[in-house]
Amino acid sequence: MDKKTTTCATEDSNTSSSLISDDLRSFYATHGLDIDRLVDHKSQNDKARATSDGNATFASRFVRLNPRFDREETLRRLKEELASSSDVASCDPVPIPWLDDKLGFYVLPGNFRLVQSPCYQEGRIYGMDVSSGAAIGALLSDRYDKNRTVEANSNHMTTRQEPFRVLDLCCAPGLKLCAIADYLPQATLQPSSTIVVGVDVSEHRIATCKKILQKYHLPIKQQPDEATTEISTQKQQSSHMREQKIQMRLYCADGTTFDQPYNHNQLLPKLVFDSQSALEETGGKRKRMNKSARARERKRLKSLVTVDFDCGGDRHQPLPSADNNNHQKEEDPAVPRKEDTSSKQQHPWKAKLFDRVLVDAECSTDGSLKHIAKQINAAVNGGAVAPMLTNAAELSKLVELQKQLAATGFRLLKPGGTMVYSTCSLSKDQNENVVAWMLETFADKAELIPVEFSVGGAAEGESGDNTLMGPRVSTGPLGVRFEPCLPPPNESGGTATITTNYTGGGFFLAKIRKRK
Ligand SMILES: C[S@@+](CC[C@H](N)C(=O)[O-])C[C@H]1O[C@@H](n2cnc3c(N)ncnc32)[C@H](O)[C@@H]1O
Repeated sequence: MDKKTTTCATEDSNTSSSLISDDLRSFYATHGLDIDRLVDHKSQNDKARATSDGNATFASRFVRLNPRFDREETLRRLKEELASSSDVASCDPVPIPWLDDKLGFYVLPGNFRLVQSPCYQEGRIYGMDVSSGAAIGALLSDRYDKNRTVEANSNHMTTRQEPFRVLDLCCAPGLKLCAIADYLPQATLQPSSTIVVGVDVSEHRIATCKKILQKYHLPIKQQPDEATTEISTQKQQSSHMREQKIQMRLYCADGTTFDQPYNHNQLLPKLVFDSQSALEETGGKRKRMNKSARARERKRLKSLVTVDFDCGGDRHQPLPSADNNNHQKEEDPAVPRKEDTSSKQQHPWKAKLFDRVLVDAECSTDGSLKHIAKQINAAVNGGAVAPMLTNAAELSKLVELQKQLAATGFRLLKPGGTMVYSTCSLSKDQNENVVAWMLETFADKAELIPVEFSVGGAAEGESGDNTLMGPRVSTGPLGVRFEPCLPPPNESGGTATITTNYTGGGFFLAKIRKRK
């Protein structure tokens, strides 16, 4: 690939724009994103933020409401925050019309300062791109299925005895995991009890994930000052909705091997959080644990691993590596494996299967405006912009990881279950090609479920149907693309307002079902 770079003439963005190679520039151009404008946009906004200049345009700021707080109250407080800000115009948060209202997504002016917002600090709102909401909608509801013929199988769900199991295989820092837990009680599925399992290979990211669950009071823990939450109101209104219990567990583990059978030589994945255990330990209150409480928690977690792994019904099988199951140890390759002829090897521990699996895979993040901006910042300090995209060896390693994650996710699905594969990359290699590989590799079992998102049910391709408060969506034969989009140049004057066009990052998602 030609690594020639050209220099952009814009004074503010000169340094950063000149770091962008031509191949990267044309990559973005094919997705309708003018990378030089993005660089401009970013430097303009950095300047505007620093000087509180209201003349900048900003990509939309999407937020998702925490359903454990009263929705009206959160909206009222948000409106107050907008009214008292000097940077943004006084306005109402606007709901996203093409996404299930129960997902709780709203758009705010792009320069709304999220981290400084009291609503955000209190855990009333999450900062989350609307395309991520689409991934959760596709995962847990059939309302976006293009060929949907029947209502969700809620009857079946409400009568089934076993819990509904959802896996998020690359879960950290946990925004989609929280959205899964928040949406499930309100989604069309309505199972009576639910287990949500999050897995991530990164120890520090899974630690962040645990903190995020705590910040947002998950799982379902009503705030003492909120007598009526959205969920409880809905429960009262809808008599057929049964009490929902959600258990959440987090594992620090490699998602590419999470499905493998574990015998006594291997260690089961490390369970780092169990909601039930956390509630018992803290009595439902958020509090810092002392050393002995942490030791008790570790012990409890160790015994709990069996809830997600079983040994073919043989409850007496010892856990793999009985001495210390909670520490991942590398096997020393120099030490020969002991031959095991005992029953342990005949009944290895296996991960239980799931009804829904989300594989929000590690990717080159080239579709995320925030990540591009971060990269440009890093590039100014001597880094490289999108090295994963422009380095063939790194890209193919990454694609291999994505395939392994997608394949593991698929193997962990129950027959009849569905998975969503998603990335925030625009590259075909990491999206459509991975999906095509999945369909080929699991040809006898995998089928693609076409999904679509549109406003007011307008047909795909009709002008206006997919631009109003909606992303530029393109539904291809192998998935849905949310193309990145910036606000029109020099649109605003004075304080920033909500732009009626979606402005945000790129995203890809595909829904795959495992045939029965
Ligand atoms: C795109 S991020 C996930 C974002 C997350 N779903 C959310 O909404 O907050 C990808 C994640 O994959 C994790 N990851 C990378 N390789 C992995 C592997 N082999 N197994 C499990 N997780 C992995 C990374 O640590 C990273 O947290």
